[in-house]
This record gives sequence, structure tokens and C-alpha cells, in this order.
Amino acid sequence: MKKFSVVVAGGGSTFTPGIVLMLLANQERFPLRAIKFYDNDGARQEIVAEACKVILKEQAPDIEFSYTTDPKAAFTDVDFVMAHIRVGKYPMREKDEKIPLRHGVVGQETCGPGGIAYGMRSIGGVLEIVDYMEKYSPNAWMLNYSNPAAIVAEATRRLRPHSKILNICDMPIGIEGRMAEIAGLKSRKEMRVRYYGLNHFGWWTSIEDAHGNDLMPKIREHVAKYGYVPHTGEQGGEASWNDTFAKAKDVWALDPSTFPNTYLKYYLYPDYVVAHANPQHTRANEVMEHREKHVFSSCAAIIEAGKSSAGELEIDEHASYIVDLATAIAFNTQARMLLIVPNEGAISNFDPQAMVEIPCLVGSSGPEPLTVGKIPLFQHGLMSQQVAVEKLVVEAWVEKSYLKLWQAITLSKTVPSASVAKAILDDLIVANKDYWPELK
Ligand SMILES: NC(=O)c1ccc[n+]([C@@H]2O[C@H](COP(=O)([O-])OP(=O)(O)OC[C@H]3O[C@@H](n4cnc5c(N)ncnc54)[C@H](O)[C@@H]3O)[C@@H](O)[C@H]2O)c1
Ligand SMILES: O=P(O)(O)OC[C@H]1O[C@H](O[C@H]2[C@H](O)[C@@H](O)[C@@H](O)O[C@@H]2CO)[C@H](O)[C@@H](O)[C@@H]1O
Ligand SMILES: [Mn+2]
Repeated sequence: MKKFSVVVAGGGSTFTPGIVLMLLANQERFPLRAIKFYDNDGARQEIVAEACKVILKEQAPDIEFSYTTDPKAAFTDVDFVMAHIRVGKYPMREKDEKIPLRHGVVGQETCGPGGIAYGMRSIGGVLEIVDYMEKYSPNAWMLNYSNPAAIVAEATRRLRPHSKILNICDMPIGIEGRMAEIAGLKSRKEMRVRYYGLNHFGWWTSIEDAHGNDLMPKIREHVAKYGYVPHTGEQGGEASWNDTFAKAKDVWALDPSTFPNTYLKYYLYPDYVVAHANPQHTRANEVMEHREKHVFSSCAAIIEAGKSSAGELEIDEHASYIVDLATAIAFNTQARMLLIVPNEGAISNFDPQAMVEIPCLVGSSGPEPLTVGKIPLFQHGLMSQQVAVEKLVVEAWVEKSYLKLWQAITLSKTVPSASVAKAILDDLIVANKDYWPELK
């Protein structure tokens, strides 16, 4: 069986160790000859890379491993680019979340003004990686999950329309895992779903088991009481995520015939979100205090001891969707997966040039979207507004347009007025002076 070469773009990511462990656990179906890391922060990457070097030496000494900040070394002779960069890293995520809250508006990583600010930083970073891939390994595929996926996907549609890049998200994966548990199944892979929307802005319309039995009634009975919290009472995990999964109950109430992506709470209940936010301590702080600290302290311990058992790195099981996607491309499996793709009529009454998140069959030539048909007025209205925001952000980046970015923030369902939008924009411009193009 062919062995593949993968470069992880964003090697210093907190998700890299879990993804490496997941890749090692999937060698049977996705054998590797080489893994490379690439990052523009060599010091950050070195900590993760040196720990992963120990793990790879223990578990897969035959896989060639290297890490670099040199694009030519990183992107030469690769079959897949797995991209998860965060331009500006967590300090900028913290500003994305805190600046809107200063103005009484939702502060979130990928939603609202925070997501727009993040998008203005990510576009250039992701396009640069696409160009490196095409320069040094023109036959490679890029599996991108750098956020904000919706804006990045629109930017790649518009600016790199012929590039071999697939934009993906793991939120539906995480929610489907909970749905499967609620339905009494062992795995989400026993479910066959129909879903549509934008990234972080979608709905399930059908969920069946492998025999075609409708699982919606059973899941609906649970969600109506508990949201996506699988069992009542104490939950594991982090409080903010637990609150998000529980809040799905109220988001679901807006259309009980479907199940919502959890991110819709930021657009449908922005008042609730702001009222429950701490402007001095947001999700970025939680992640820096927990995931980032845990991953980097584990990596340091592994490096120090020279053995993986010295750390507590965990396999990122749910990231196996990345291998599902890579094997679908590599072996033409026609796997059925949610991807962010050009609509082109799949949703028959929606903008054909919108990037929509819908089920696709994936093979060696890429994704083949399944048809969705007409969507209802409620979802159509919400999606039309949101996709216009996302398109305006990309136009603002291309044209370096202050006006279009102001329009984008004003149009977001999370923002109450053009004056509040302008105040937020002016603060974001100052905060992002090292990252955004200079707006005129
Ligand atoms: N699509 C999804 O559903 C999904 C799920 C989880 C995480 N993510 C995304 O994955 C990314 C990584 O998340 P994280 O929390 O580990 O972030 P992180 O800050 O820990 O790691 C990101 C890495 O990217 C590097 N980087 C930044 N700009 C770069 C550039 N221009 N070129 C090369 N490297 C660059 C940073 O130096 C850093 O090492 C984020 O964009 C996050 O939103 C997406
Ligand atoms: O606040 P974070 O950084 O913990 O998470 C933000 C990301 O949330 C989603 O990814 C989740 C995933 O959906 C969930 O099941 C679990 O595995 O954790 C992931 C990362 O925390 C979302 O899809 C991403 O786009 C966000 O970046
Ligand atoms: Mn996502």
C-alpha cells in the first residue's frame, strides 16, 4: 500500500500532538512515510516537535520526521497539507473576544466581530500556505481547518478557486457524537445525516440509523429537555462548553423540526451570551490556562524525560475525520462527509456562490456535494445575512476597504447598530495593526 507524506502547517498548535497520536493509530488505513511540521514561530513549534519526535521514535521509527520554518523544506514532497494555523495566536484571540464585549457585543473566536477580526488575520496566512503547497508540491491536497473556516473558505473560493483545498470543521462531529450517545448508538458513524448551513451556522434535518430508522424523535425528546447534554446531571468537560451544549435546547426551540449547530446560540441569543460573559476572562483565557498549558507542559516533560509516558498527551479521537478525508482522497472511497463547498445549486434557493456546509461524497477528484433542495424562509433569511457578512469581509480584505469591513460588522446579527459596529471596528484596527492590511 502506498505510504504518504504529510506536513502539518501550524506545527506548534495545541492540537498537533493529539493529531499525531491519531495519525499513528490509523497507520493501517493511512500509512505514512513522512511527517513534517511547519510553523512561523520556530520556538513554539520546537517544543511540540521535539516531544512528537520522542513519541514517533517510540511508536513509529520508520516514519521520517522533521520540522522547520522554511517553506521549501516543509512543503516539498508532500501528499497532504494538514493546516491548523492561528494567526496572532491566543493573545489575538483574547482581543477578538474582549474588544466586542467592551461594547456589549458577543466576543467569540469565530462568530461576530471577533470572528471577523480573526478572518482578516487568517486569510493572508492560509493563502500563503496554499501558495507554498502549489509551488513545492503541486499535486498535494490541503485539508484546512484553520479558522474562521467560513471566511477562510470564502477567501479560497474567491482567490484560489482552482486550488486543491478542502475546508472542514469538527463541530458537527462533536455534536453528532453526542446525538449518537443520546440515541443509544456506539458511534456517530452508525448515523446517516442530512445537514445544511454555513460553517458554524447549520441545521440537521434528518438522522437515521444504518437500517434507515428515523432517530430524530428519540433525539428530539432528549434535546427538548437537556439540549446536547447526553445524560442529565453532572457532566465532564469544561463549564463553558457544557453551557453551550445545554443552551442548544433553546436554540432548537426556534425550529423543532431540525437540530441546530451549537454556534447558532451566538446569533439567536446574543443577549444571553453577553449577560453570561466575563469581559475580563473569556474562552481564550480558559484555553491558555487549560489546553495550552497542559499540552506544552506535557511536551516539556516528555522532552526532559526522553519518553512519552512522562507527559499526558491524549489522542484526538474525533480528529480521525481528518484521516477519513485523507483516505477518501487517496483511495477514492466516496466517503460521505460534511464539507464546506461552493453551493452551486445544492441548496436550490440559495446563493450558488456561497460556501455551504453540506454532505458530500469524497473521492480522488475531491468532493461531490449531495443536493439539499429548498431551505425554509427562517434559515434562508439567517444564512443570507450571515453569508453577506462573510463575503464582505473577504471583499474588505481584498480591497483594503474600511467601509466594507464596517458594513460587515454592522450586518452581523450579533451587532445592534452601525455606531456600535464602528466603535468596535476602530478598536479592532488598533489591535490588529500588525496583522490586517492597512484599510483606507
Ligand atoms: N475547523 C475546526 O473545526 C477547528 C477545530 C479546532 C481548532 N481549529 C483551528 O485550528 C487552529 C489551531 O488551533 P490552536 O488552538 O491549536 O492554535 P495555536 O495558537 O495553539 O496553534 C496555531 C499555530 O499556528 C502557528 N501560525 C500562526 N500563523 C501562522 C502562519 N502564518 N504560518 C504558519 N504557522 C502559523 C502559530 O505559531 C501556532 O503555533 C486554529 O485556527 C483553530 O481555530 C479549527
Ligand atoms: O474554545 P476551543 O478552542 O476549545 O474550541 C473552539 C473550537 O470549537 C470547535 O471544535 C471543538 C470540537 O467541536 C469539540 O467536539 C471538541 O473536540 O473540541 C474542539 C476544539 O475545542 C469548533 O469546531 C472549532 O472551529 C473551534 O475552533
Ligand atoms: Mn469548527
